[in-house]
Amino acid sequence: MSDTIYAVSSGIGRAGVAVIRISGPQARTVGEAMASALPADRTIGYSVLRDPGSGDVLDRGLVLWFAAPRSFTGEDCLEFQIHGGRAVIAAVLRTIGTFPACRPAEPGEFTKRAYLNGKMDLTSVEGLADLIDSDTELQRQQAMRQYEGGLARRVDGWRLRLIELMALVEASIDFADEGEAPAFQSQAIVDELERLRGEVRAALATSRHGEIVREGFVVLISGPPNAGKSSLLNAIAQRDVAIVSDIPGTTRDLVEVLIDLDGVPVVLVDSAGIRETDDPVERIGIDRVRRRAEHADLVLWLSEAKADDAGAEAYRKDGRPLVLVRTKADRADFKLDSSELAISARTGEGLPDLIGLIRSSVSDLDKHGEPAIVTSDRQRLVLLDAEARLGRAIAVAPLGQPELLAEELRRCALAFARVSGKVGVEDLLDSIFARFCFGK
Ligand SMILES: Nc1nc2c(ncn2[C@@H]2O[C@H](COP(=O)(O)OP(=O)(O)OP(=O)(O)O)[C@@H](O)[C@H]2O)c(=O)[nH]1
Repeated sequence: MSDTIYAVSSGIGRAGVAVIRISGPQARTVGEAMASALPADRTIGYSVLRDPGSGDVLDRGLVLWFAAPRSFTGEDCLEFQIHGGRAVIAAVLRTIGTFPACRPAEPGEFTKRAYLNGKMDLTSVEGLADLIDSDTELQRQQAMRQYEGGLARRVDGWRLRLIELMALVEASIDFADEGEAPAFQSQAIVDELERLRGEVRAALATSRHGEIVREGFVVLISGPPNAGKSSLLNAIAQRDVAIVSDIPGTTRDLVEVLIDLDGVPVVLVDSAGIRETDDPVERIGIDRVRRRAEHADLVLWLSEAKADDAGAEAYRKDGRPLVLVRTKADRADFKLDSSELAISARTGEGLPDLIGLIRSSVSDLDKHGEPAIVTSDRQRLVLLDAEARLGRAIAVAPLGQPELLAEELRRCALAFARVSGKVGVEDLLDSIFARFCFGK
């Protein structure tokens, strides 16, 4: 970390104000050379910014100075808030780049330095990445809780309780040398370990909900060709709900739209019509639908008539939540069984009912009432490991072998430490920080 890094932190493109961040050992030199004076630590100054080589005035703006270690990265940090014109930004960046050992930051590099300098633990890094990526209100709330240490605090509490148990057990090893009876009661240790395991399991139970808030509740729109699938997608996207974005990277045959239903992101997937076919291209599309269906939280099977519902059976066999929807309810010859849900993409009939049904499917998944505290796959896997290790410690505790038990407890504590990234996460760091944009 001997390089000084710099980047535009306020996003790409023309804007009123641009924020340029500089972090590392050269930050002070850059500030003193380019601004007329460096403001006092943790204060703001207003200054002309110059190219120290030519003396040219580049812009006028605010200079913020944070001396190490009281900064976001824990290093000396300088911020210029300048006019957000492209040429202004380019000139200031070019000038910073002429200082020795100064180079543009990689995506996520400021945050990585904050983590490596002990300013943030890994769960708040993940929360911060989610916060920057958040599109809906629930995503923002969940990310903010994680950023502020929602899981980290809980895991630290568990780790401290384990360390108390370890102290008891280790003390008994020392006393045993002196010929005294063990100082701990294995039943009390088992009880406490069981309580811990129960709390870990309760936290893990929230992970599915956490994932849905992060990734979206996936609704696959399926059915025979011409059933009106694309028309439904368009109708929902225009009505009653806010469209967040078109998800990029989708293929012609799977069109995905992210909508915001009361703060919950819902991914609507419009798919190729399902039918038996010899056409190899159409087959590829249908295979894609089937694969996407494996991740669907709800399948809407659209058809004009009961006779076209055979294809829905495959989803039912798979145990996917499935709803049959009759389409084109506006047609003169339309007939409906009383139990069926009917819609018309053309007139909007039945759409509020359908949206209500999606809403209640989403809230069915949120049965705990507790907001998710496990929000990434990494956190889930590490906690599953901790839970398994607690199970081993519970099995070992009654054997009356304090050395063995102490070793199991130590492993449990290590598993908890991995959640916050205190140990053993080096292999994961690149993938975690690569998620960030430039300048963060
Ligand atoms: N009358 C009526 N016609 C509709 C309605 N919805 C769709 N259609 C018509 O049905 C035809 C097929 O609609 P699409 O939405 O393209 O159907 P699809 O299921 O996406 O079709 P594929 O992509 O071929 O699988 C079009 O001609 C639509 O105009 C409706 O609510 N009422």
